[in-house]
Amino acid sequence: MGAFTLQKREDGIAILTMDVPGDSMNTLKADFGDEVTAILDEIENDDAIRGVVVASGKKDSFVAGADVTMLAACNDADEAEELSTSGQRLFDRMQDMKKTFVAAIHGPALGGGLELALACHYRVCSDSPKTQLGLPEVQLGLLPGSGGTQRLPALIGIQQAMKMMLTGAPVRAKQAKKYGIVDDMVPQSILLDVAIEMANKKISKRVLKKDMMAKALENTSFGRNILFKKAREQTLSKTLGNYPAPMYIIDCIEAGTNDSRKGYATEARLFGQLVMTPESKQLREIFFATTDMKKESGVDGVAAVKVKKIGVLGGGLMGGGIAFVTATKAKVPARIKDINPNGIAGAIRYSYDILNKKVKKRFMLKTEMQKQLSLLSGCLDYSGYQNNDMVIEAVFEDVKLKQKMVADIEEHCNEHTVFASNTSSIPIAEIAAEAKRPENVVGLHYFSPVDKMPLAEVIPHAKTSDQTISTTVEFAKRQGKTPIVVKDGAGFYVNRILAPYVSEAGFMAIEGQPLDSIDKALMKFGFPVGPFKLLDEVGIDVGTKIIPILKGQFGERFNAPEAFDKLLENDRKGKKNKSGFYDYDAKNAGKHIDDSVYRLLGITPEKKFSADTVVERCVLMMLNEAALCLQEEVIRNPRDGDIGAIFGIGFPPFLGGPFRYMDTLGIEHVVSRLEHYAETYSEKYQPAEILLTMCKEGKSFY
Ligand SMILES: C[C@H](O)CC(=O)SCCNC(=O)CCNC(=O)[C@H](O)C(C)(C)COP(=O)(O)OP(=O)(O)OC[C@H]1O[C@@H](n2cnc3c(N)ncnc32)[C@H](O)[C@@H]1OP(=O)(O)O
Repeated sequence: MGAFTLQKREDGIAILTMDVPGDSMNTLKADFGDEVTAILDEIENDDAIRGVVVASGKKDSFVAGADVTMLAACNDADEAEELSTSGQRLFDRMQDMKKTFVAAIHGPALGGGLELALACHYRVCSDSPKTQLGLPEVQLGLLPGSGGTQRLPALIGIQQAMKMMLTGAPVRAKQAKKYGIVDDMVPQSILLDVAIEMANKKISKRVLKKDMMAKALENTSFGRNILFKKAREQTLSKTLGNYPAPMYIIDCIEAGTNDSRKGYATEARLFGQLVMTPESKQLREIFFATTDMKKESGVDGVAAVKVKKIGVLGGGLMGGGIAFVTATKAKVPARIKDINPNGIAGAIRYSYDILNKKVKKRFMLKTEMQKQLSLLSGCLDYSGYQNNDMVIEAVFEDVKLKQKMVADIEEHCNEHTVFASNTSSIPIAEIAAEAKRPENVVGLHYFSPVDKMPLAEVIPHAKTSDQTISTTVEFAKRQGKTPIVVKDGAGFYVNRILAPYVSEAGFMAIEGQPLDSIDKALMKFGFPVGPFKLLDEVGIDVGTKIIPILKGQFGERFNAPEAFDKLLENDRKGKKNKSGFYDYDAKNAGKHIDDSVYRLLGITPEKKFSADTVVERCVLMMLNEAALCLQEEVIRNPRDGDIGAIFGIGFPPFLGGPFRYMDTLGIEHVVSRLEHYAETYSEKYQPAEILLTMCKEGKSFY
């Protein structure tokens, strides 16, 4: 059975439906070429057909792009280039035909899916929240290879198109209409009828409406030169040369501005090259890993209880963030309890501020904002708590206080209510120590800022029930998170691998290495911020609080520089009190190191180590700790360890995570460098047993 059917109607309009058999979502595969060519021949040769509506036979999706698994089968760049060229040819043929093609889009139209729609003469989409249009190829280390780099700028202007392609972020129906990607947006119930009506129209030449500023920049070669130069500068300052795809996207757009044939040829050639890069291969692996994780329940075969209502204890930054993702992503009511009315107001304000920005940008209707905000409420006692299916606590990091919260929830809620603690440092078994129903207690560790960071750690203690685990995993997914289940213990997984890396940066600073040179080296390596900037952002007090807990459980390996105590004695908490490693008073707040920190720590800064040594010392500490976590079954497998590090810390995605990175380096190399540092510098570099065994047996993690 084929993936395409053509239904010819009496009125001269044919409906071309794509429905890939056996797949839950349509993707474009190389072996569709002959089938599509035959259908296009049929359309072209049938004089009765005047117009064609391209639609999807899947319930809630249009086309999710080229089949990413197909790319792995390419042997070289030429083969991948040919994939792109043949896709371009088919889409060109549609566009050049003298019959009107209309795409009727409901659900995701991404990558090659949007490129298919762009090759149509008109596009109409449903106003459903499920509808999203975008060219996310950059997130896979690729570029749109079926004409997207040429057609989208021609349709909506270079600047907006470039922004979409460089970020890869999709737009919703309302934005798509606003930017001119679609010609109309209608309720799903009349989508097909409107598309048929459009297919009855003659093909008209589109006139792009641009404001004065856009015209000045895009309509002259002088203006475009400035635009591309600036785009390259900004891109390079973000990627630091680690990702080739964004620069190639700019090259393609530029190549096509004067000569579209050159643009398409450049697109195919660079697409072919990108498919073969190690960066794209690693980013594609992340896609496969996260897709697999969406299907996992936390405990095989154990169904989750559907959470319909939750309580949030504590209206601080974390509580506010948790309430936000609950109301806006999971669409579940959240009742925030705080001891202070200002805490509740602050938490609700957190959501209001984010949503109001969307309304102001006209990405969201005010009524939708009101609907989401109405899911949030607050209380100073436990009123309205009795029917909560889950309560997530985000109160102060104090074990006694958290135990009291467990007791309160056992008193005021149901027998089945899950108590999830957002602690970042206290073992869950301690929080559950006095619980009457310890099987309901679990850790659910979010990362700050909750609305942006995609990871959640789900931490069962020894007595947590399987149902509590799967209910928590399921709910975290509904909140838009990618959860990993990790073993209880100091630091869980993410903070445990982060701490020795940050401490090592601290030791290098004490040895005299300038702080900004350490931050810069690790950013060039691919981390989003350096360790000192990170401490300033999360709060030096918060970031260092976990050290004694980790040291208590794992010993000297978790030593941090003693001089750091002086920072806290000096009330340096970081950005929040404008006093940390960086200078927050100066004009460029947070851009430069506050030199007084060197005096405080008794350091004379001088460059002692190369950037490579800085990176190697810090990153090896993280890699070795990740290996220890696998050895001790803190994480279930290398995949969870990679996703946890990338989504929780920002470990460079193009390296695939700590385990894939160790595979790339070679386990033997990792062991030999760890041993080198263990001999010349410190015992703490002693390689994990698992690495030594793997080295002997010539194994890799994947
Ligand atoms: C030449 C071109 O320019 C190159 C390209 O098009 S590259 C591809 C660009 N497209 C993308 O990056 C989109 C990737 N897909 C997604 O982001 C998400 O799947 C989505 C937002 C479309 C849907 O998310 P969600 O509803 O959570 O469904 P999700 O579980 O991810 O996917 C459903 C199924 O479709 C598959 N799928 C989705 N997009 C796919 C793709 N591009 N390739 C292969 N499989 C894909 C998933 O693997 C999953 O398969 P399964 O049912 O066998 O597990």
